[in-house]
Amino acid sequence: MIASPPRTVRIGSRKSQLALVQTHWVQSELQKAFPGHTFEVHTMSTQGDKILDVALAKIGDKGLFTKELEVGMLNGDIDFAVHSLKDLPTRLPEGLMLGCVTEREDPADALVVHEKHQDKQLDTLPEGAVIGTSSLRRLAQLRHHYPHLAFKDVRGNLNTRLAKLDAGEYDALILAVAGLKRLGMGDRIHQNIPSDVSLHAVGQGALGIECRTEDPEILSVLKVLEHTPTAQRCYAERAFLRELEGGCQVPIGVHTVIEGDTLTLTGLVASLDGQTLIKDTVSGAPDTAEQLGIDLAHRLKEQGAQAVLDEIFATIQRG
Ligand SMILES: NCc1[nH]cc(CCC(=O)O)c1CC(=O)O
Repeated sequence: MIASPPRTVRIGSRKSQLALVQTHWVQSELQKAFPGHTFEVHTMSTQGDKILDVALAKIGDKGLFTKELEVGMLNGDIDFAVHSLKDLPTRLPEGLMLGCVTEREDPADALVVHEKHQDKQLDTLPEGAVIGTSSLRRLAQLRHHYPHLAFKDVRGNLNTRLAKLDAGEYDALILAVAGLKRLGMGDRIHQNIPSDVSLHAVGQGALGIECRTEDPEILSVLKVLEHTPTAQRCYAERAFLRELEGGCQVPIGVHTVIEGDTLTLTGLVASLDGQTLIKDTVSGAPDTAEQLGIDLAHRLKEQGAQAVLDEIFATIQRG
């Protein structure tokens, strides 16, 4: 038998600090598992990294943070790409697939406050306090529960956002717990936002590794990093979002748990003004995750979710 030759595997990544932390973790785990291969990181800028002065909701989300990496895979310049799963569209280009979902960090959102509000929580922030978020999902849910707060868009990487907060442009920010922890800034988390106040984004806190459909060797390499319970939860979440035809820039939130042999998926569609929240829950076997997501989407549509989404798409296009 002839041993397969050592192969150099090229990993694609965005250049942001968070993307690099995540990609270097994948690189080192795979290097340990496959000492005969060499894993190299190749960075690329995506559209989402370049356009920093326009609200995300207005640019849309069709692969804003992923397209250049996908072209790289299809060209053969890179072998796979590491993404924050929540930035990966639910429909992938022909020839590419979601090859691996890694173990999830805490998927919740976090409240990060200006130092003058150290003694406050979401419930006790004063009337008119300015909350920075670029996510319509966070905006709609927080507006619903805290109509006396003011909301303002914020863009840029984590350090830029935190600098704007500390400079007094905002009273507080809503950021993902996972991103803060991965960048060693867990000490800035002032409050974990409970799921009854705000459901998190689909795929939040997990990494999604995308690869070519016709590359079984790479796929088998990636599978060593797969975390089955996270993957099942995220397949349910992604099927729900796909069925609703929403991307990460629509007010759709989820929550999932696996207890014993049961996967429970809660999902929500919200109107931008926070007036209408349509929310429901389904449960079933974890290996039927995709069907659970589809079923929940249909239930929410029966309860009026489509009209809420149509109104949002119309508003964003007018904006
Ligand atoms: N949309 C930006 C983005 N994409 C992934 C994360 C980090 C959290 C994660 O891995 O889900 C963030 C930052 C944020 O939402 O605060």
